[in-house]
Amino acid sequence: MRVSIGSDHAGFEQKQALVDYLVGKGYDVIDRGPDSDDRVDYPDYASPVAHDVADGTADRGVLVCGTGIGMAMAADKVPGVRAANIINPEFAALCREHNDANVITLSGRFVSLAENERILDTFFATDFAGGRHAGRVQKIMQLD
Ligand SMILES: O=C(CO)[C@H](O)[C@H](O)[C@H](O)COP(=O)(O)O
Repeated sequence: MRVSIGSDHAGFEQKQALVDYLVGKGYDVIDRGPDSDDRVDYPDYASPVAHDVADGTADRGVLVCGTGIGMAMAADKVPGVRAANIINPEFAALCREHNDANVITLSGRFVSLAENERILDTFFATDFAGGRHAGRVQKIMQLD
């Protein structure tokens, strides 16, 4: 699976660690930056990751900022993206099963690296359940 990942300054440290974590697990990782923890604006990094997912360059996107909230708001503006801001593994499973989320946004300031690793493990291991959820996701996409 090919994963596009990015952050802002608040998520930089965890983003670096998560790149290593994902590469170690065998994922093909595209790191869209930043390359340092200098202060930046999260939409500038949400955009390339969201477009990677929307145009098929990547299968999934991972974005890390202070809370994950701003990244989710920015990524969801890109047609084709279903971004979810996730703070525990249970929600990671549900955003895949019910919402077919293709981008996950994480908190680098309020969630530990170990928990974010568990969240990503669940996010990548969980399939969309389809069924009653399929039409609902289709209605989300019609809002694009
Ligand atoms: O977008 C956010 C909040 O919804 C992110 O958490 C940002 O990382 C945060 O706003 C950055 O804040 P800072 O005070 O500029 O470090």
